[in-house]
Amino acid sequence: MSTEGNMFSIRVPASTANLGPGFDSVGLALGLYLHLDAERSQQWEVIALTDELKQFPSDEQNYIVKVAQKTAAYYGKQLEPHVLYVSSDIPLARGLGSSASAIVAGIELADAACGLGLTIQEKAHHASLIEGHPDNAGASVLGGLVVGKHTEEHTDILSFMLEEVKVIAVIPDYELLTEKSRDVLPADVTFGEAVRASAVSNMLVAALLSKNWQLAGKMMKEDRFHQPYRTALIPHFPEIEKAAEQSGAFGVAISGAGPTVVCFTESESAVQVCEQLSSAFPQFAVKIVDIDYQGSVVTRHKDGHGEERTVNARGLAE
Ligand SMILES: Nc1ncnc2c1ncn2[C@@H]1O[C@H](COP(=O)(O)OP(=O)(O)O)[C@@H](O)[C@H]1O
Ligand SMILES: N[C@@H](CCOP(=O)(O)O)C(=O)O
Repeated sequence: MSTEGNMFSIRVPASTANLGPGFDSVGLALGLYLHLDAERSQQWEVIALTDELKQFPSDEQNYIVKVAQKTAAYYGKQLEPHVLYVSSDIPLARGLGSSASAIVAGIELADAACGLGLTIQEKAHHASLIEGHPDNAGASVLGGLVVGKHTEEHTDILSFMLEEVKVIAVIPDYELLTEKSRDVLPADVTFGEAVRASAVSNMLVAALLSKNWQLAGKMMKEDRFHQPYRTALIPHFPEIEKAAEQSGAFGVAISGAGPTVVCFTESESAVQVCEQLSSAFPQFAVKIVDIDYQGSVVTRHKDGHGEERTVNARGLAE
């Protein structure tokens, strides 16, 4: 692609949501990325550079374009047509936040092309409104370990470093749509159950922020919000959980709505846990995935003469 004209590039990280009990609130940005290059044009065209993305519309019906147009319209702006070159190494519908990455890419596109000047909180709010919850959306915007609370009116979100920890993703080769995986959850829980479940979630966050890894792993296991219900759809979860714990992982959780399972280790045991899981589960892709601390990154190419880079990262020092 040429570097002439008013062009920009957008990079958005994947994410793993919930980390066990942090349902619809806790997320972690991961070093797998959706990349988008945009260039002004006479009409909309979306060129998928990754095979998995070729199934999506190549015109204005593309989800990224629709999100971008909706965001621009919210601010009373008209988004001019662009050619978008899109690639991604985030597998679709595996619980690694591909939909949130597409949403955040659309919001960044509107922001950059229309000069909206959105704040990080505004981006996180719009993304959470469209995704319905702030865990993946917040992680894709801010990077790092995010803790969020979202309503139609407002999104509160904070991002933290999660140092000394490695993430191993065990990724099945089949899709599980988030919508389907949310259908198995109860519509209501009792007051007592809500109190117990949120205490587990609170302890997870406290344990992660105080680097008490064993306690964090214990809380992942004690989730009462979603994993007990979703195990029916993700039957490999208990087996992977057991094998990962035996190999030295301190915590194991269903990634987002599944079917990926994420295992958390201290840095020095990551390779060993990854190798043992790879040989125990050859039917899955098993890999160590970095934690992303930059969030979405926009690089504006000024007529081929230099670049201006905007990084959203708001990692708070521990
Ligand atoms: N780059 C993309 N372009 C268009 N639509 C996308 C893109 N990435 C994801 N989606 C949409 O999001 C769906 C997957 O979202 P979801 O079920 O929430 O799973 P996850 O977000 O965990 O990957 C895809 O089936 C597709 O409809
Ligand atoms: N909190 C949501 C997270 C969904 O994440 P995804 O990566 O599967 O889209 C849920 O658990 O439903």
